[in-house]
Amino acid sequence: MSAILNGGIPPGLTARGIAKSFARPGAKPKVDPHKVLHEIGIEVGPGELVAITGPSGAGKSTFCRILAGLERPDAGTVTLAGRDLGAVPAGQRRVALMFESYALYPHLTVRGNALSPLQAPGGRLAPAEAQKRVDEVLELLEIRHLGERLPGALSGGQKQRVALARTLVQVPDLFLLDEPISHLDAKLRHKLRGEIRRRLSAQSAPSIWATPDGMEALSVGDRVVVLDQGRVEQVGTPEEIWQRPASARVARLLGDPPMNLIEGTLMRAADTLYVTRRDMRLALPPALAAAAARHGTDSIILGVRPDGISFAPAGAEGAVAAEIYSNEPFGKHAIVTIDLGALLAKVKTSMAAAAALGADGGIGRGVGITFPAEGLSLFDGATGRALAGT
Ligand SMILES: Nc1ncnc2c1ncn2[C@@H]1O[C@H](COP(=O)(O)OP(=O)(O)OP(=O)(O)O)[C@@H](O)[C@H]1O
Repeated sequence: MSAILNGGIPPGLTARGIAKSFARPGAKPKVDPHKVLHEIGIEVGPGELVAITGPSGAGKSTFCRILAGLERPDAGTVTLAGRDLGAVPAGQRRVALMFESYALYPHLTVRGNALSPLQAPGGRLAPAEAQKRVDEVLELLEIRHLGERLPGALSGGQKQRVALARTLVQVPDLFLLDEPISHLDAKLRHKLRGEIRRRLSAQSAPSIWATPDGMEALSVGDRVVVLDQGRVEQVGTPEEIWQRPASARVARLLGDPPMNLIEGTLMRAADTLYVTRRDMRLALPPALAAAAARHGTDSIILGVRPDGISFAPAGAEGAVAAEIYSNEPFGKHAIVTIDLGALLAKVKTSMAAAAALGADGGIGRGVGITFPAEGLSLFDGATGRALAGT
């Protein structure tokens, strides 16, 4: 049976060509407006969780507000569960939106806030069923013991969990979570990422989770949309985005620490293609060399993940010379920052390897580094786009 319902409108969420500009401060509304969304399109299937990530100001919240009906797009269409939402006001969209600002009712207790959407017109449930659902969600978010408190007597992280509870109790056509766990401590964030994901995935509504934290997006999303400066940079599964970032911008957002991006020039000597930068000369593995040769540009950005770089003795054959800039132990691994000559790069290594760099972390000492034969990325130096075939 076709999944298309209602005269061609697909189930789930479909947004097409969403554009939005804002007037610049102090300027007349129609004079050189600031375009914050450039014809964005996404599809989220029933029961699918799509994470939207991008740096601050990328347009994530504006996009969420448009989907929720709180902001009007300049262009584009949104359809949800077989309905065109163009003329549907926010209150009738059946969207469970978790505001970044929480927007709690100050005169209602934690329990009252969590219950409120179930008591609103259209959200009614039998009182016992509503209470049961609220209890379950308050328990999940570890705030059941705060049920009788007013929002004014809560910490920022507790308020965020109340806002989350108010969203998760609903049975909407779309869940929209804008930075839902950003103000929680690391342990709770870790626990709730999995728990909320489980809960959302068990429902038939599509879900969107917006976060500036690229790793959070990879861990919660069935698919991930990377937004930058109001444009979709990449859409893919977490694995695709991690393994083949479409651009240096995407690579910069992912990883802890993110991929090192080393600007260099391609140079051919005999049968080997090298990436060169100052004194650095790195022979490219054959598959990358072939892709780089096909691309036909000399200006290149070499991407290497921090855990792909290894240390070698200074001056060792084939090693690139670097100087140790800092050495931070984190208990189970260490992050060593190296100076490649007006460029700092991060190396994620074992505590033992970091300790072997010398007393005081070896800071200021010259070392050699080697790059992995696999797992390197190449981006065009001018556009930042990944080279085809890399
Ligand atoms: N009402 C508004 N008037 C003018 N400019 C706005 C308005 N709302 C958002 N902007 C601008 O639009 C751009 C995108 O903002 P938005 O809040 O959507 O980004 P974001 O990706 O959600 O960022 P963050 O992760 O910091 O929340 C920013 O440059 C912001 O200053």
